[in-house]
Amino acid sequence: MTFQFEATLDARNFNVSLALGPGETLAVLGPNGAGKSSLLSIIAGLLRPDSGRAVIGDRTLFDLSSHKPVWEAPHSRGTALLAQEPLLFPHLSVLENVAFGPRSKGEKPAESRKVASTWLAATNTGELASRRPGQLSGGQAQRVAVARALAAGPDLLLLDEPMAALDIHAAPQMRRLLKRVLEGRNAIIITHDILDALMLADHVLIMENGHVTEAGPTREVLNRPRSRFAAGLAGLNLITGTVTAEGITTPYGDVSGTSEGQLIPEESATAVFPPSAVSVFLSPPHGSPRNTFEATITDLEPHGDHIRIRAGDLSADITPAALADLALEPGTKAYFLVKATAVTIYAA
Ligand SMILES: Nc1ncnc2c1ncn2[C@@H]1O[C@H](COP(=O)(O)OP(=O)(O)OP(=O)(O)O)[C@@H](O)[C@H]1O
Repeated sequence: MTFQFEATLDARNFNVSLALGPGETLAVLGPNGAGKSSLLSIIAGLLRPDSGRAVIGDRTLFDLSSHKPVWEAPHSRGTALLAQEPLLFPHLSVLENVAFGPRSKGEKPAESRKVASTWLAATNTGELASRRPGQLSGGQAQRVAVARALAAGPDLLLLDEPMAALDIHAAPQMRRLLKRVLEGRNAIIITHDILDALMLADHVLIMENGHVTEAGPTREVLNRPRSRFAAGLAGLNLITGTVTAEGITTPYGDVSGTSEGQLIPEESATAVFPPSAVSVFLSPPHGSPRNTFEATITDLEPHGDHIRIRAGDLSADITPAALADLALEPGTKAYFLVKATAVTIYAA
C-alpha cells in the first residue's frame, strides 16, 4: 500500500509532505521541537492541521482541501501508534490488552484471543499472556505494546521513539523485534538514533523547524548529506560554499577536494569530510593555504579511542597523546587542516 501525506499547521510552523511506497519504512529524524511528534499525531488523527490531505492506498484519512472536509476519527484510520511508553491498559491481562484491537474491530472474543496469541508468540511474549502490565519489565511491556499495535492489523504503523525508554539491554532486543515485524510493512519511525534508521528504515526524512530539510534513501543521505543535521548524524563535517575553478569558497576559507558529479561555477556546493581526516595545529601549517581552517575550540569529548575536538560546527578526531602535546582546551585558537583527498565536494 502507498501512503501520501501533506499538511500545514501554522501554530506549530509545520509544513510537511511525504510519501511511502508499498511496504516502505521511513525513519524521521530531527532536533528537539522539529515537529516529529506533531507529524505522527496528525497522521493518527490526534492533532488537526489547518490544511492538507492524507491517503493510504485508496482510503482517505483526512482531506481538508476539498469544500467538504474529511476527517476520519483516530480509531477508524487503520493506523496504530506506538509511543515511547507502552501505555497498556493496567487492569487488563497482557492477552486481553493485545486482543483489544481485534475485539474493537468486531472480531469475536475467541478469535480475538487467537489473533492476540499469535502476536504474543511473534513478539516472544507468549509466556506473559496472563500477567498484568504492572508485572512486566519495561522491555517486556514495550514488546507487548508492539504485539498490541500489530494485532489491530494496521495499514500504517507509527512508532514514536520506541527504544527511547528502554535500557541498553532491552533496546537491542526491541530493535531486532522491530526489524522482523517492520519487514515489508508501511511504517514511520521517529528516532534519534542513526543505527535505528540504518537497520529499520529504507528511507529517512530529516525535519527541522517544522519543515523537511532532507529526504531520501538512508544510505544515500548519510553518504551525501545536504543538511548539517544529516552530516552530524553521519559523523561528517559539512561546509557549504560557492563553486570556483579550484574547489569551493566558503566562510571557513577555500576548500578543495574530489568532486562528485559536475560542479557549476558560481553555484553552491557542499564539501564533506570525516573528523578523522582533520589534523590540528596551534600555528598555521606552512605551504598549505587550502583546506586550512582557523578554529576556536569549543568542546572536547571522548570518541572511541580518540578525542573529538569541536570548533563550532567543525570537528576533528585526534589521539589522546596528540591532545596532551597540543594542550587544547575550550577557547584555544587552533588550525584545522584536512587533506584534499579526504574531501568530497558535490552540488548542494
Ligand atoms: N501541545 C502543544 N501545543 C502547542 N505547541 C506544541 C505542543 N506540542 C508541541 N508543540 C510545539 O510544536 C513544535 C513541534 O513539536 P514536536 O513535539 O512535534 O517536535 P518533536 O520533533 O517531536 O520534538 P522532540 O524530539 O523534542 O519530541 C514545537 O515548537 C513545540 O513547541
